[in-house]
Amino acid sequence: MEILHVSAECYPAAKVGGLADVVGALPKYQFQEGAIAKVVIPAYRNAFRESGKYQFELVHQGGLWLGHDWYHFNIWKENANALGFDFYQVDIPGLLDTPNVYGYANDTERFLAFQVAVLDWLSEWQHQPDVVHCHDHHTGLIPFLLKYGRKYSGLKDIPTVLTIHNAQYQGQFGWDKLYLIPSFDLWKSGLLDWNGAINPLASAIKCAWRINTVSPSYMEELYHAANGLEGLLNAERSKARGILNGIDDDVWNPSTDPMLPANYGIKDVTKGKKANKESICEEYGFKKELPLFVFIGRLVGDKGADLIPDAVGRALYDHAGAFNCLILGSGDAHIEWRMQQARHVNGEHFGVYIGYNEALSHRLYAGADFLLMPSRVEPCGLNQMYAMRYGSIPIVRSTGGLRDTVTDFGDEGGTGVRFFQPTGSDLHHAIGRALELYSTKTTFNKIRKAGMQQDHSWNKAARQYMDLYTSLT
Ligand SMILES: Nc1ncnc2c1ncn2[C@@H]1O[C@H](COP(=O)(O)OP(=O)(O)O[C@H]2O[C@H](CO)[C@@H](O)[C@H](O)[C@H]2O)[C@@H](O)[C@H]1O
Repeated sequence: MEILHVSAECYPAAKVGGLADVVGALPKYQFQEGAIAKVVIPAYRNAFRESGKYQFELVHQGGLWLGHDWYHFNIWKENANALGFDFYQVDIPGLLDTPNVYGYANDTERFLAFQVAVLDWLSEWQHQPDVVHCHDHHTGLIPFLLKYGRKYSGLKDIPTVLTIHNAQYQGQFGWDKLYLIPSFDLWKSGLLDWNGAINPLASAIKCAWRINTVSPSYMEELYHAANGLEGLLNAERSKARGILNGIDDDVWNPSTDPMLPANYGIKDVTKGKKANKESICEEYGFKKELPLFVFIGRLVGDKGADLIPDAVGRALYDHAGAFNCLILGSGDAHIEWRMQQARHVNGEHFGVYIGYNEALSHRLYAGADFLLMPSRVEPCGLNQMYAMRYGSIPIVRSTGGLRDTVTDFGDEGGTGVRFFQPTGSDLHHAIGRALELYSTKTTFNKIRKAGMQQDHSWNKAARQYMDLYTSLT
């Protein structure tokens, strides 16, 4: 079985969020299941490419029209199997050679060109892969183009799978840009359309042979709330399923993680976490004996980040400064500003790091006592699984993948603190419960260890994906 994953991100080559973690891990585990898994992403000009640590070999050269503009492209293959699978990058000078993954005015054109280059390259293969696996809207036009693109008619029988990592983002653009899409049978235009716009995510939901979300609960939720795609998802129910993400043990393991000041396992968790916490407290001027709460992620409404400043501020007031809180993230300018304000008001109990810092994130999973995840929407969520693996107790709003992975400590075998409404008062109440838990050391240690023992390895999910592909070939 040969699978080609097409994505905008893949750890460690390009990471903005959880999409990269999944695309950088799943293929390794599929390889262990006996499959040949290949990954192709754009060749951004970022630290990965510029580091000189990885050797690339040119495997294909081509050119493509994007409307009236002609672009030359190269496909590079990493030639030492450094990522644990065959890894390819599409280099399109003038479009994809950017330092960041997203956030450019021409993102539509950039990812359209990426998809066309991947398909042009695929047309030149001596053989065909068994499955093309697309991730999120940046690759959402591929299932349509494989079926109906005139120049790809030789590829139309390749099964396609779409994984929806987040249905909030759909990549819509106006019909005035239709001329950018390679020629296809115009009678099929409806398969690109949703609500009067070209919608790559909707198109992939219509055209992919199978679709899946990254947790079973999120799949159910999308039938009722999918940022406008509810009706479509209900219509396509028969080909949809939820497969829970795993975590990559090679990267996320406190006993081997090279980014930690002190490594530890379940046996020496108390000592190990203390050392990690102390290093963070020293850096941020926190009192070491207080419990440490952290938030790691995009500072956006979907993650409930806007609820944190008030809820934490109120809890600090109610509990007379009985804990510290550190925020790592960036995103919405207003939420960033409110976090800075909270630091100003709460002085030595509230720290903020605005930006992206992979090493700090690892240190926080290791040094924290609690991880805050008050998400309004959470398709799977990896942070809560990393937190449990590192012995930090997740405080989660019960939604999507958070509901599938974290049980409340009040229930038998519980591993976290759960609350139900995405409101400041529910979060404030949950922080209060966490502080109470922290004060009863034996229960706290029991819950911490229960979290560390959870099996969130990729093996199960990798097998479920293999079953999904097998049903198509
Ligand atoms: N400022 C920062 N510095 C360092 N590291 C940072 C960071 N901000 C975020 N991260 C890291 O990015 C990843 C975030 O992953 P998530 O799965 O929680 O969210 P995301 O919304 O990106 O992913 C989407 O796709 C994934 C994968 O399917 C789903 O789990 C999720 O629910 C869905 O929203 C984690 O590895 C986290 O440590």
